[in-house]
Amino acid sequence: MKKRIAVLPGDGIGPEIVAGAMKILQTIETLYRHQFEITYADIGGCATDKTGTPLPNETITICKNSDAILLGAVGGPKWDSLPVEKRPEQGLLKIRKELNLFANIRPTTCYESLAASSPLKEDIIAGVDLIVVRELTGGIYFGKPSERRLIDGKPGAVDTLQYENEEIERVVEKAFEIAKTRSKKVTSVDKANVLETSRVWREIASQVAEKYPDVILEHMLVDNAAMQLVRNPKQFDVIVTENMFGDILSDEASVLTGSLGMLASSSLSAGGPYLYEPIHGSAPDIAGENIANPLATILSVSMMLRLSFQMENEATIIEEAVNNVLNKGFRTRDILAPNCTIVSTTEMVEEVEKEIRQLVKVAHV
Ligand SMILES: NC(=O)c1ccc[n+]([C@@H]2O[C@H](COP(=O)([O-])OP(=O)(O)OC[C@H]3O[C@@H](n4cnc5c(N)ncnc54)[C@H](O)[C@@H]3O)[C@@H](O)[C@H]2O)c1
Ligand SMILES: CC(C)[C@H](C(=O)O)[C@@H](O)C(=O)O
Ligand SMILES: [Mg+2]
Repeated sequence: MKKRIAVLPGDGIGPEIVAGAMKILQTIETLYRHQFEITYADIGGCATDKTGTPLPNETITICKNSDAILLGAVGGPKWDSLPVEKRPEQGLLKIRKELNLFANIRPTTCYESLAASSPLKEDIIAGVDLIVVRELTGGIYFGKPSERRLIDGKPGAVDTLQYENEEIERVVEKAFEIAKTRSKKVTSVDKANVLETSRVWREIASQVAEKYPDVILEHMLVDNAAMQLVRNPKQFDVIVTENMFGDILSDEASVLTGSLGMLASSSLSAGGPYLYEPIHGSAPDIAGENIANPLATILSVSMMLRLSFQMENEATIIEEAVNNVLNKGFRTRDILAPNCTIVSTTEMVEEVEKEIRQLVKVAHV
């Protein structure tokens, strides 16, 4: 059966890395005789330029009518001083909300061959395998009021951090479900020593834990968690946390993998469609140079095949191909190491593609 995929390249390096990931998807389509029906749509600054809004209605409709969505990245200095509703980031927040994508899964695996590429010591990060489950449709990103205003007659601003109990419960449950299939440990990260929302978060996490007696729950304050992530990351299995803490901690966690350019993600709702995207941004500093690392986006495609289409073999082949290419020493600039072969974005994609063809050939012999 045809799988309908909405593809939203976005801004900056978005189109470059998405083009690479689409090449990999097409290779899988041909080798495994699948049928993917691809519809491209605009999001972010490019959408604002064309239509005056970062998330046109047409894009929402295309996404809602698809089985899965692949997104590149949005944003850039060109749009930074626009009124808030025209900012590229608003397009991303709105599509997450429209599709009710409340759980953002950000796996952080240290590839053995990249352990030396991280600024962190090899023995600290080798073997790291953790998942950040980030709440994605609530918290301070969405609370109202969020505005500039006079405070005691003086100019200032306000943002609102709020959570309904159910919003906390469903994402914590998702984290426990994931932990059940892994090392059976959930670390719930909050700021319960200061914030009321965090105290409620902690209570709900403890209640959810009662339903999962074989999974250990620990609570950790976010400042400590940020420190523990670089001091001893192997203590973590599944980290579950609110929207903004998850945003910050997952960028930090990406350094454990060697580079921000390695981290894929899936954003899940109760019934789909799910959205897949690298966790990094549009990297305006390197956009258009064909040097961005496409692996996070390629690995997001792998997550899509596994989670949305139950194509486990195809997903694993992509992951193995990425691993082999790294083992052979092919590197974009963000994951450089001594004696490696520096490749461009398109060359990295070609290497992964070659490796996939080789792996499939061997599997069929
Ligand atoms: N999901 C998204 O679309 C998303 C995520 C984060 C930031 N942004 C937006 O992106 C813009 C730039 O933000 P930023 O610079 O803070 O974050 P960024 O993630 O775009 O870049 C941070 C640093 O990492 C590097 N980098 C990121 N992805 C890379 C890749 N694939 N390969 C090699 N290097 C890579 C960049 O060159 C930069 O030095 C902003 O407008 C921001 O709002 C979008
Ligand atoms: C661009 C921005 C709105 C976004 C976020 O904060 O969620 C990004 O940093 C991410 O991690 O996807
Ligand atoms: Mg982020």
